[in-house]
Amino acid sequence: MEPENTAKETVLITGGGGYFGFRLGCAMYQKGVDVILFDVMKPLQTVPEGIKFRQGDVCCLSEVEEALKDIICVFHIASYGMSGREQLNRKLIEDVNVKGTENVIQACKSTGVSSLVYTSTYNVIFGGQIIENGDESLPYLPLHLHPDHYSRTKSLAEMKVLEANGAELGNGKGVLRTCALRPAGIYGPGEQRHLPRIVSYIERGLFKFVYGDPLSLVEFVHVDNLVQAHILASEALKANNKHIAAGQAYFISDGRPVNNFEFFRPLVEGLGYKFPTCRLPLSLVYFFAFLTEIVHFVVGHVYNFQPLLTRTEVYKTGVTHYFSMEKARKELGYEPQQYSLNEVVEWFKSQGCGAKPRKYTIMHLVRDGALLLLLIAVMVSWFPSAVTLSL
Ligand SMILES: NC(=O)c1ccc[n+]([C@@H]2O[C@H](COP(=O)([O-])OP(=O)(O)OC[C@H]3O[C@@H](n4cnc5c(N)ncnc54)[C@H](O)[C@@H]3O)[C@@H](O)[C@H]2O)c1
Repeated sequence: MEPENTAKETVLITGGGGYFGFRLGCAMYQKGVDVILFDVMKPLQTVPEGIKFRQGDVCCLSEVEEALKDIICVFHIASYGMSGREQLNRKLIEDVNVKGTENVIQACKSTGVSSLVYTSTYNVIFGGQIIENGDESLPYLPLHLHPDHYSRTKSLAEMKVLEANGAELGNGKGVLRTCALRPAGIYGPGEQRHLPRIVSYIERGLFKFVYGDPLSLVEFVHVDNLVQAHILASEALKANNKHIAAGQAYFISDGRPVNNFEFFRPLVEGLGYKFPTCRLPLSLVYFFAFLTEIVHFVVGHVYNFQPLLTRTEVYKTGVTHYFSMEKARKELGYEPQQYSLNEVVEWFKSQGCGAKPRKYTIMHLVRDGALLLLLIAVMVSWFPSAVTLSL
């Protein structure tokens, strides 16, 4: 039997400057745990007194090893390339997500950290196929089928983390216990990845259509439900919980499948905008995203613009995929709380967002005309292939 550590615990959170990592750090600190946030970037918010911030890069093994001294548990959350133009920076995505994870595992072993909780993603399983109430017995999506580097590298990283479970610790302190949590899309007040982009599209008048089957279902997870799941997972790696989570992966969501666009309706309407009534076929929007990626590939090094949508974003939002929370409930004791988008709406309002009375100017006419022309051009190129495929 391994001895239980009775000293005050210190945990380290890679990516602790990011939205979720910071929130987790604050919650752990409230529970009386010493917390170190490890990140290349300083958090946007002020770091509360008592929590330490350590600037560092997971791509640099010596920096990770130095930071992990006297740590009991690592939450490895740092990642790169999840959304927007970042998705197209292949080299950095590989470096941070794969090399960075290898470094964290290596550093856990060499410094004697006994618990590692990895924040993975639904994408390790999902690649655009319909999944209804899937569970953890589903196989990984074959790596070559991932259309984006982020999902493929998160998958590789998760495999490496789970393979490392049971590895001997260098200093004879026992073995490393690891697990992976696979969250759905994260939301909550102050979220910086998806919501500001969505709100900027709404405010710039670009949210003119929805797409896909109105009955398609996806999932989201409130940041505080995800915090709860991570804390439970770290507990479930301990000896007093028979290391039940060791070597395991868990899907984590609010447990409420919902149509992607309907989920955002309270945000659109809460900010005083009209919800679009035009619905486009999924394959048309996918084709548009494909064209956008090609244009970005060609001109991206000269003009690194933010693509309106990428292919991954199209199927993540438009194709049904939701998972059972049963394993997380049973083994971790995870019970998602119910949240609404009201606090998100209030957060955006506090940032000055929301519909303001505006005149329809010549600039709006030019923009809407350009959007219409673009849509017609995409439809003209998409239509022959759509007809051929349906024959
Ligand atoms: N946001 C979502 O919807 C979502 C969904 C599923 C999974 N996830 C996963 O959840 C985790 C947290 O997501 P988030 O939305 O808080 O992202 P985030 O971008 O806010 O946080 C990631 C943090 O990692 C840091 N980072 C990047 N490269 C680093 C490096 N080389 N060394 C150290 N730190 C580095 C960034 O500076 C950032 O602060 C990520 O692992 C992500 O893959 C997110």
